[in-house]
Amino acid sequence: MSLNRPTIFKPFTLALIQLGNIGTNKSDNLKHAREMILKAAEHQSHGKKPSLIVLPECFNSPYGHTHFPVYAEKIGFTPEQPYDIASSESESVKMLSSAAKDVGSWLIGGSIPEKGEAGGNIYNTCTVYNPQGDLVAIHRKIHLFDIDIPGKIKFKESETLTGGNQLTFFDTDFARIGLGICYDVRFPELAMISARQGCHVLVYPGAFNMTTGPLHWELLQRSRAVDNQVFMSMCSPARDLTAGYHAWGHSMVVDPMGEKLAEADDSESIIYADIDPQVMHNARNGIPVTTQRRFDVYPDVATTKK
Ligand SMILES: O=C(O)CCC(=O)C(=O)O
Repeated sequence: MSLNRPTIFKPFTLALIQLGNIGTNKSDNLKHAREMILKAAEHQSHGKKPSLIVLPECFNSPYGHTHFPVYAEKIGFTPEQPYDIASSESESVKMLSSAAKDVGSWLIGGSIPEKGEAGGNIYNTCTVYNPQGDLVAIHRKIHLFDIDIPGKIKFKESETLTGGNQLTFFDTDFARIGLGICYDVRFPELAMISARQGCHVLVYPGAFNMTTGPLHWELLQRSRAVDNQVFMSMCSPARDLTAGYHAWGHSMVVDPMGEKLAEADDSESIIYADIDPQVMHNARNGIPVTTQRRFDVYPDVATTKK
């Protein structure tokens, strides 16, 4: 893999929507998500609205492997070809596209269960829209959330989902943004390769739980940020104790020094962070790990060597 470093990194405002009221009625979920996108875009920082708005993992359906097949939609995106929204079979894609266009901001549409092209595969998929409402990228969750902590939590996404097999980033007119979904954050390789591909900001829609959330949610984000000297953020649904899955919440944005710029509590809210490229430059100049790596000592991770 060759390094493909972008030059554009400008200050911008990032908005994370910690969406609540995600129930069993998909139309209601979509309607509410749209209202919250419009609300997020009303915020002004330095006289400007947020350039990038983010929704959480699984925002259009309850979270759980039995729900994925029921709510899955066909998207049919291929990076090589322009995507025709008008003929999309996905009502979620249509809503997200029109919301991005209406607010005129970039939009990371959390994730939705996606019906694959063939073989009945279902993916946990994040879609990305530019301010014109074009669908420009998708990320299929690579690492499936299969865990079993006896007496605490057992979850097996692989019972109904298939893992994606591609790293995804996209370029805007203000930064290069790398994507992951939730459990992907536990795999430092993914964030490291995204950073070495020139991503300035990593955005992972996620939905940690009441066992691993308090222990690892913040730790993992601050670790990925400091490891790679990038901005790192994860956007969760709000906690709903009447739902089958209790999300930890605490959507968060962390800077390249590991400082928290913004954090939600567990209720529905929108948080904002001003992303200042100078913080990344200062971190990299002051602690120059990006130029001090010893790939001669660990050549097995050197395929994207600087
Ligand atoms: O890694 C964890 O502890 C939680 C992951 C998760 O909830 C997910 O991948 O959806």
